[in-house]
Amino acid sequence: MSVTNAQGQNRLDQRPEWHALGKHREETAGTHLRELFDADPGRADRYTLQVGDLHLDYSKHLVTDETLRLLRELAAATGVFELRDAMFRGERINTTEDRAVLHTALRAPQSATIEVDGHNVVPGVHAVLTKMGVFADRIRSGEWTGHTGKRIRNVVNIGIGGSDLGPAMAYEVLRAYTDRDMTVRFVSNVDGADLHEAVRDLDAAETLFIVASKTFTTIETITNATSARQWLLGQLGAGEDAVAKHFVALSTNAEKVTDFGIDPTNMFEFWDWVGGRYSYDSAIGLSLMLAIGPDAFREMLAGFHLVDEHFRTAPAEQNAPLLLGLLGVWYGGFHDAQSHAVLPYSHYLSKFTAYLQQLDMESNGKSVDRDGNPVNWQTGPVVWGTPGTNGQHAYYQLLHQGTKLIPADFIGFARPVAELGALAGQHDLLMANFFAQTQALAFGKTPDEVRAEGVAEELVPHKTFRGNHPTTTILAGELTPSVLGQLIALYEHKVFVQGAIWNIDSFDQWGVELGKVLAKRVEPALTEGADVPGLDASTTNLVAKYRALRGR
Ligand SMILES: O=P(O)(O)OC[C@H]1O[C@H](O)[C@H](O)[C@@H](O)[C@@H]1O
Repeated sequence: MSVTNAQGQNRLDQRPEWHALGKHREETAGTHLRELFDADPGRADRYTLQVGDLHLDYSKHLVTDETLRLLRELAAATGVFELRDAMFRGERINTTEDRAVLHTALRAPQSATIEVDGHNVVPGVHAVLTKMGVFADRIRSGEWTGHTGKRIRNVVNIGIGGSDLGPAMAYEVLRAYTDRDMTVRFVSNVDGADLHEAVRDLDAAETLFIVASKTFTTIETITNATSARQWLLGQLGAGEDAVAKHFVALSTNAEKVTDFGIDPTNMFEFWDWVGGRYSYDSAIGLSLMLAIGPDAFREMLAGFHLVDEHFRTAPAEQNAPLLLGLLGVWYGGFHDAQSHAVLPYSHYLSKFTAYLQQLDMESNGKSVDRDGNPVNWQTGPVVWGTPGTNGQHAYYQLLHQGTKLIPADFIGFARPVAELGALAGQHDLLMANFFAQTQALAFGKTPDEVRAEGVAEELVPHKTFRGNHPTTTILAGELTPSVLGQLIALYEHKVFVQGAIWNIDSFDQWGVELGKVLAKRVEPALTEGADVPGLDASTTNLVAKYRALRGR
């Protein structure tokens, strides 16, 4: 059922389901989690979900059964399930770019049939996976050697955005699954310092560069790749023929790869129905496969697929991505929450939230709906966070006693990775903080409880914790390749759910184009002092200041 306005446009805020949630919000305003838990002893048991290895406890959210029912009704009314099924079928749901959205095909079993324009894409996916595996085995065994005959010991991935954040994150997450005899680094920033620090201590003869770029036109990546090629040839004192043994490409654009000077046989392809921020389980993950090996990479893909199938088939009441998506809609739409924190209690997940920033904010940082009309409801939140316990010593003060409502996901693991040996003994202390923080955020400490501690009356307000801060706890047995895949798919589909409800295209990213165009325009003013028409007065002044400081 599509609710449309006088102009025949699908307006979320005109839906009866939206209004019902607004009314429910008014009726339940001020309810405290303390009351909800006191009134419902079974709450902590009921408000849990198990998806693969992921145990979700969502009891510490500002919801009741009625809230969840109304949210599920909104999902059904806004066509979330129909759009989900269309995505899995390969329909072109990325409407502004007229593309399918099929990152789920990257981890589909070989037996699956998923068609784009009548063509089953699954064989191609597995052909690339096989090619990646053969290459990875050749590099890891030493069979593939560089121009001087030395084996490859260093891998440098050159990419940015979705061609960097995913592999860089996953490499950190799975360090314990890597062969520790290979150095893997990631270069993304066009600031020369990034490439400089990545290669300054490397032997070029033992170094492989992976140029990762879906379009193979991204200026930062092409600039860095060109500089890396110059560095390599300079270090080796070799000609262009040395490139072939030290450069491979990950892209959808064979023509541009060839133009750059990389042999297309050294290109690992992917397709336009894979969004950049949804691509690290495609060829873009080659650096990760070189580090952890093809088998572990496939275990990770299986973890993705497990959650794909869960999202595709689980009923609404047990559907974890749907639940997480709906909770975000509830807080953004009816609690004026502006951000969402993801706080992993795992050092290995140090880059996890940075990855989620692109996944979520580039997908749902939109203000125009699918009909091309400005929205007047909140869409994507600011996503932020860093591993615990470090965040506790940085910004948890604001979480506990600030003025903002910031829903948070806490992610933790029962078992530390085996490699830690004696250091595994610290794990219980880490997890004690993990559990304590969501408890403190939910239930706080009342003024009377503070007084009972003998606190001077004038300090009682300062030492009171109002609580009622909502959190999801995600607990898994251990951080394995499969569990990483499960976590990523969970968040991918959460983002999907929210975009579907907000009626926005989560899979384009027109908002990144203007800055690129303006940078290209202003650059001549920096380098040659060219008079760039149309520069605003502030930029004109700043450019002049820059040139003066550079002594130009
Ligand atoms: O992989 P590439 O084509 O080089 O694109 C790299 C990144 O840049 C673009 O500007 C988009 O914002 C990202 O979605 C993309 O991941």
